[in-house]
Amino acid sequence: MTQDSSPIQQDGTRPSRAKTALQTVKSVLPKALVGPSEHRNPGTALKPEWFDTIQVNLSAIERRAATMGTRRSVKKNYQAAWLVKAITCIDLTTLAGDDTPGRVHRLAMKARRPLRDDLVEALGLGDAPPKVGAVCVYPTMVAPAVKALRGSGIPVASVATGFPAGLTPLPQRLAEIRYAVEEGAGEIDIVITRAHVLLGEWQALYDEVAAMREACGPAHLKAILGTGDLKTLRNVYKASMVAMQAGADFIKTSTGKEDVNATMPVSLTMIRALRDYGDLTGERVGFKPAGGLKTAKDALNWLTLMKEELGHPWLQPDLFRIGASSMLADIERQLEHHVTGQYASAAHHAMA
Ligand SMILES: O=C[C@H](O)COP(=O)(O)O
Repeated sequence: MTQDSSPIQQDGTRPSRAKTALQTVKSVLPKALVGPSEHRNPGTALKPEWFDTIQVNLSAIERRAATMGTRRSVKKNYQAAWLVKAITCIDLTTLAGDDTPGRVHRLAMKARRPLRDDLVEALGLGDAPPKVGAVCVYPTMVAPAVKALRGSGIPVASVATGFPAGLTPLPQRLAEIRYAVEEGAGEIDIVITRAHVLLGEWQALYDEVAAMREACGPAHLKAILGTGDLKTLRNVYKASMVAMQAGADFIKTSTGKEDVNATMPVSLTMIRALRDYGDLTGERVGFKPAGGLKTAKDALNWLTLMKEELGHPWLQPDLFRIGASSMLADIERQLEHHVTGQYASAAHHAMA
C-alpha cells in the first residue's frame, strides 16, 4: 500500500482514492483523443542531399537516451492520465504463427474496452472510455479483426510485404498489401528491404516504398525499418528520410522479431529525421516504436520522449503509436493500483 497523499478536505477527511482519481485524471487528460488523421504525407522526389552528409553523434545520443526516464517522472494522477493516454496510442498486436480468428476476436474485444469497467468509472472516464489506437495483425487475420471491431472506430493495421524479413519478390509483396486493404485494413505496416540500406541503394529503397504507398491506396503506410538490422544510426537516419520522401505516413522502428528492437538511441535518431523532414517540407509524419516494449514505464518513457523532442502533436494517435503485444496488461495493473492502492497479480490482466 502506498501512503495516501491526497489533500485533506474542509471536513477533515480525505477524499476516497477512487474519487481523487476520478477528478484529476479526467482534468489532466487532453481534451480530444483523436483518431488517425485523414492527412497523408505526400512525400517528395528522392533528395539524397537531405541525408548524404548526415553525421550522427553517437555519444551525445547515448547520453541523452540514458537520461530519458531518470530526469523526469510523472506521478500520481498525472501518471494515471499519461497511462490512459498511452492506451489510446497502442497498436494492440498479435503476430504469432498460431494466431486464430478466435484469438483475434478476443484481442479486438480487449481493444474496445482495454480497461475494466470499474477502473474506467473510478477514473471518471465513463462518458468517453479509452480505446486503443489500432489492432495490428497478419493479413489473413484482417477480416476477423474488422468484423470484431465494426462500429468501434478502431482501425485494423496489417503487417504486409513479407513481414518480418521482407525478402519476398516485390510483385508478391505489393499483392499482399492490396489483399490486406481489400480485406479492410486501414493501415499497412510494410517492411523495407534492409539490404537496400546496407548497400546504400537509396533509389531502390525509394522506389520500393513509393510502389508500396501506391498499393496502399487510401490505407496509411507505416514503414518498418528493422533498425536492429541496419548496423549504424547513420543508416537509421538515412532510411527514415528516404521512407518519408517516398510518402510513408509513419516510420516504425522494428518488427518485434529482430534481435534488437525499439531502443532509445534509435528512437532519438528517427525523431531527429522526423524533425528535419518537417522543417524541410512542413509535413508531420508519425512515429511508432515497436518490439520489446512491455511495461507501463516503457510507455511513460516514450511519451516523455515524444513530448520533449517533438511536442504535443506527437502525443496523439494520429502521429504516435506504440506497437506492443504485451504492454497493456502492465498499464492496466498500474492503473488498478492507482485506483485501489493495491496490485492485482499479473495473471489477473492476462490479455495483451
Ligand atoms: O509491431 C509490433 C511488434 O511486432 C510488437 O512486438 P512485441 O511482440 O515485442 O510487443
